[in-house]
Amino acid sequence: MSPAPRRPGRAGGDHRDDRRDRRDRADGTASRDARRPAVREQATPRRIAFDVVHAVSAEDAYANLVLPQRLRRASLHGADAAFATELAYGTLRRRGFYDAVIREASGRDLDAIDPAALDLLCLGAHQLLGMSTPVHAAVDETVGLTRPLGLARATGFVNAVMRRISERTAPEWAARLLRGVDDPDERLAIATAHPVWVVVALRAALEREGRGGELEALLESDNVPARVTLAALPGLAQPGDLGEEVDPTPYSPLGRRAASGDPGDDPAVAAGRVRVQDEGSQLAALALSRARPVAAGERWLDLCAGPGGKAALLAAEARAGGARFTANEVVPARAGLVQRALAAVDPAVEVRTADGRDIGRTDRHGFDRILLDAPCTGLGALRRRPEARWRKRPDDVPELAALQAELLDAALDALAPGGLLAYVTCSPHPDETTGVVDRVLDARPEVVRVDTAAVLAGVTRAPLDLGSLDGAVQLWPHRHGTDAMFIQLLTVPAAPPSAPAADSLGA
Ligand SMILES: C[S@@+](CC[C@H](N)C(=O)[O-])C[C@H]1O[C@@H](n2cnc3c(N)ncnc32)[C@H](O)[C@@H]1O
Repeated sequence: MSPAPRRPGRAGGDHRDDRRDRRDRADGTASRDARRPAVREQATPRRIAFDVVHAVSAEDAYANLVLPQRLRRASLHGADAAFATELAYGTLRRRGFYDAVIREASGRDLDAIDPAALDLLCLGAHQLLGMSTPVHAAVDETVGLTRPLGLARATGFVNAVMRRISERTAPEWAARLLRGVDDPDERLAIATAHPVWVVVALRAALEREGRGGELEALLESDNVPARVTLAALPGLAQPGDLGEEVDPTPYSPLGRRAASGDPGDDPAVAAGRVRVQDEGSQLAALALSRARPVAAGERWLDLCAGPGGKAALLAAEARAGGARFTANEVVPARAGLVQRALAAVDPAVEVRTADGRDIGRTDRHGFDRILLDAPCTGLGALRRRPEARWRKRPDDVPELAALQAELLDAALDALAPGGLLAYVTCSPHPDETTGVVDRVLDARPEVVRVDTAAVLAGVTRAPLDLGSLDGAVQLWPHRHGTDAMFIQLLTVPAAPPSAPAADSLGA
C-alpha cells in the first residue's frame, strides 16, 4: 500500500508555472474558501493549523508562506505559535501515513470523505500519533472544530474516527498498515511517510556512495524539523555578532545555529546583514567564492538566483574581493526577492530577469565565476518543506533534468576560459545531479571536474565526512545536519599561451 494516496492541490492539474504564479499572487493569503469563517473569529493554534493544511490541500498553497502570515494576523507567539507550527508542519510531513490510517480507521475511501473533514482528521491523527497531546484533548478539540468549520454534519463521523485512531499507537498503526507488504522500499515508505518513488530515488542516491544502509536514517531525518542556522554576511557582520550563547555551525565558517525564538526579531537579521540560511547552502556558495583567491575585477554571475539567499552571500564575498556581481532570475516576482536580498549588501548590484538558457548567447565567455543553483525537485530539503514530498511527482524529474542540462550547457558557454562554475542542486536525485553533469560533460570534453571535496576541505571549520563521488560533494541531513546539497565545481582550462611564431624568435 502506498502512503501517497493524495497530493496537495487537488484543485490543480494545471501547468507548473500557472501553479507557481497563483501561489505568488496568493502570497500566503491561504484559504479563500468562502464557506470557511475568517480566521480572526477563531484564531486558536488548532484553527490556524487547519487553515494552513487546508490551504495546501485545497489551493496548492505553500505552507511556509501561509503559516507565518496566519500567525502574524492572529498575533500568536511563543508556545502557541510553536504548537500551531508543529501541528501544521508535522501533519503535512506525515500526511500520507495519516491518510492511510484514516482510511483504515474509517473503513472509507478517502474520496468519500469531505476534504475539509479529512484535513481536520489528519490534524487530529497527528495530535494522537505524532505529538504527546492527551487523547481527550485531541479528540475533544478536533470534534469541537467541526461546527466553526461548517462541518456540523460530520461531527459524529469525526468523533468516531478519532476514537478509533486513539485505540492504537503510531507503531501499532504502522504494523497494521505493513501487513502483507513485502517490498522493502514500500515498507520504508509507509513507516517513514514518504512516497515510494522518493524512497527509491534516495536509495539510489545513497548507493552511489556505497551508503545504501543509511536510507532509513535519511528518511527519519526528513521528519525532524531542521534547526535554524544563520549566516553572517562577510564584511557586513561577524559570526560573533550573533551572540555567544548560540553554537557555531560545525562546518560553515560564517554560520551560527539560531537561538530559540523568531530569528527575524534579531536586528541584524531584520537589516539583512545576517541571513537565515541552511549550512549546506552556505557551503555551496563558499565552495565557489573561496575555491581560489579573488582577482579584483572578476565578473561573477548567479544564474538562477531567486529568492536570493546564495546571491546575498556571493555578493558580499564579491564585494570583499573586488569582484563585480550580477544576479539573474527568470520569474519576475522572484527577481524582486533577489533585489530585496541584495539591498543590504549592495543596492547597485545588477539583477536581470531573463531565461538562463540564453546566457551563453548573450554573454559568451562573460563571467569568471558562475553559480548555477538549478531548479530541482528539492528532495534534499524535505525537512524544511513539509508538504513537498507529496507535491512532487516522478515525472517532474526528467522534465527538470532536461532544463538543468540546458542551463548547465548555457552556463558553460558563458564561462570565461579558466573560470569556475558551481553546479548545485538541493536534491540528491542521481538524475538531477551526477546524471546531468555526466550528460553535459560527455559532449564537452574540454570541461574539467574540480575536486570539490578538496576545495571544501579548505573552507570548512571541521572536516566533512564525504563519500566518493567523482570530485563532487553530496551533503546529507542525517550525516551533516544540512540539506542534501549536491555541489560540483567545473572549470574550462584557459588555452595555453600560443607559441610565439617562428620568425618572431629570429629564426
Ligand atoms: C533552487 S532555486 C535557487 C535558489 C537560490 N540560489 C537561493 O539560494 O536563494 C532555482 C531558481 O531558478 C529559477 N529558474 C527556473 N528556471 C529558470 C531559468 N530557465 N532561468 C533562470 N532561472 C530559472 C527558479 O525560478 C528558482 O528561483
